[in-house]
Amino acid sequence: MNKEHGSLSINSENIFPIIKKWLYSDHDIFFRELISNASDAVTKLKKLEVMGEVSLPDDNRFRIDVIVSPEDKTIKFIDNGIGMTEDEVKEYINQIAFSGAAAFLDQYKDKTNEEQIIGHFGLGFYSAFMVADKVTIDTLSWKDGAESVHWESEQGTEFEMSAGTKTTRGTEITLYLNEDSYEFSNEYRAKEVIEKYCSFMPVEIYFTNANAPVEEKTTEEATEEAKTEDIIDVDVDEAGKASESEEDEASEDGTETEEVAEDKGPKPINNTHPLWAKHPNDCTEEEYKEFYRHVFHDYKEPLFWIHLNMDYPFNLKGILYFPKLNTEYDQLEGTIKLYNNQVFIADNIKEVIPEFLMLLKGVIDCPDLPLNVSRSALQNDGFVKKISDYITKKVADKLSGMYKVDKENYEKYWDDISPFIKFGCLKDEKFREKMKEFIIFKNLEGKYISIPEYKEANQEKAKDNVYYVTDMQQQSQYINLFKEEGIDALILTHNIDQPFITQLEQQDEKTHFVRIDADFTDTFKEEVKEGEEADTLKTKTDTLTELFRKVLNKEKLEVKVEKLKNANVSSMITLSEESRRMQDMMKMYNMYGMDPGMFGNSETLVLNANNTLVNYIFEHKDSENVPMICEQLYDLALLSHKPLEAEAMTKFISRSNQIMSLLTE
Ligand SMILES: Nc1ncnc2c1ncn2[C@@H]1O[C@H](COP(=O)(O)OP(=O)(O)OP(=O)(O)O)[C@@H](O)[C@H]1O
Repeated sequence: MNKEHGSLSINSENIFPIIKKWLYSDHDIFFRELISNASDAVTKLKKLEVMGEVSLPDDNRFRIDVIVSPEDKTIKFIDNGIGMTEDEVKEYINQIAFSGAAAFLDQYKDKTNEEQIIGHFGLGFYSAFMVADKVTIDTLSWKDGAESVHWESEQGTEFEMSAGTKTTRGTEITLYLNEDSYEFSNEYRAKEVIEKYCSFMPVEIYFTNANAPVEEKTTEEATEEAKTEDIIDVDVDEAGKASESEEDEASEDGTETEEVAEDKGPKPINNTHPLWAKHPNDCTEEEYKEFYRHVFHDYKEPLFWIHLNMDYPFNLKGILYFPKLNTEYDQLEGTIKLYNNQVFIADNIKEVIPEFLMLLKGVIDCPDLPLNVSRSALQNDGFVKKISDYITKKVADKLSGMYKVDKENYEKYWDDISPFIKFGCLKDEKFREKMKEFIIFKNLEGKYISIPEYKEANQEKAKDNVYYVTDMQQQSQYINLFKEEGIDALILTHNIDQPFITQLEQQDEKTHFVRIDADFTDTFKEEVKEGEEADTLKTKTDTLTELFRKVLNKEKLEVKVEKLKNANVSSMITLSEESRRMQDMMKMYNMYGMDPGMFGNSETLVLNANNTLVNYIFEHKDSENVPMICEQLYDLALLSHKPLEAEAMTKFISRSNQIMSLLTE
């Protein structure tokens, strides 16, 4: 061919700043783009073979080689796929790749960050110029009689084409890295990026560092190699390093191929058959666990998993794992990795994956996903919505199925999976509808029950109230009282529980969640007869209210005197459910500057008229020690409900010592 020189309709002054802006954070994606192109070139040839268009030699074995040279600062991408003829280079590279990149950049140059397309798909071959000053292509088409072509371009604006020297079918792309991008020719950096994007690509990828010192072989290794020589075809590439390709392409699914590679010669750095692509019936428990460890580097075993496998009406495969929670930090943080035909796109794409599912760990491969559209377009895409609904449905089906047929495990996992389920109910109405009958709660005996079950068992004493505990230790006094009275309570210790119960109340107005320390219902009290008894109680209340307010120097303290059945209880604090929830909300939203009192006086000091100490105070209100007893009673009541603040604690301890000294007198 004649040497050809041309100019690409791209103005470097415009395009580079745009590319830089676009790819600034992850310009490593050129690895993915060039390896994807290589993989596509192989897939195309495989298709031609299946169609009978091309007959490949028996020893043909598809592969992609990535060769870095830290000394030359180059990276080569070599495939033995379809290759390109001169005309094809003109069409696909000079026109399509370049105009494609220009159109793409033009479309997105004014967009804000939110408008980014997922994983910057669409730049393709052109992304090489992000990191390289000069790019060359050497290619030989599969077609009979094709001649090899050499193409090169500096800066991506002008190109030169001439006859090439490549003698084997396929394409070799060489990047001469620019000064800012030398890091990518470093073996570890390059491998890291390839592993990130290409771990599961469908064609074997072999990685070589052209400058790695040649290891001295032991006699044993040399003998072993000699034995296998008859099946290894040695192909010397231009970097001067021998790369080996095993002869026998064992089977289309590559199972045997991988075994061959494992036993002899270098191994591919990717797994061409990710577990999600297999049929669930063919996967073992150990394989699921191993895949989880490998992909998420989490050495805690997952609780269980869901294998998504759908061909119609869209193609979607994936595995979602329910991780064991790290209760120590109480953090819910998952990762859903999105793939497109085994090529990694990005983590946690919220436009495709329902937000609550991001608490899980998993992989989803959806080849039909439109990727070269903006994120907001994706969000409004009906097809994407269907995908997201499908995933939600599958998760809900798995969980409800487990409840129905394997309740024992469902209960065993409940503490770990319930924050996820509750979050899902809060975020997704459809999920809530599907899950609402399968929400359970741990009760005071440590059994798991549903709200209807709780209500049925406690109807008589609790009425419409559902009592709950948020802190078993702090609320133990109240728990004891409830147990004595035979009233059950549910244990709700997670942050998600407050918004969750609020939602349940909104769904059913006959259910009121009341924390165990909110109030004493009539069940705990003796009946007070109208007349003399009621009058005495009123007098006691007035006297004691005045006394406690004065002693404690709390003008607005609410005091109630009740005839509690348990005479041992002297004083307790109750905390109105409503104002406590408001206060909790303020804390949650960091509204510290606001006055908690604005939601009403939430704390009430309850004194037990049946308790001897309380009666002693009433009868000896002017006695010398009474103020001290009042203070102590108040602190004890507080203590059984929340930790004392520093100053109060100091006073409490010194007063306790004083009281004990009095006992010795
Ligand atoms: N290694 C290769 N072997 C054969 N053809 C190639 C190779 N790399 C690129 N091409 C050709 O160049 C074209 C343009 O590549 P480019 O990566 O810019 O876009 P694309 O792959 O079509 O789309 P995108 O990368 O945006 O998904 C490809 O469609 C393909 O025909």
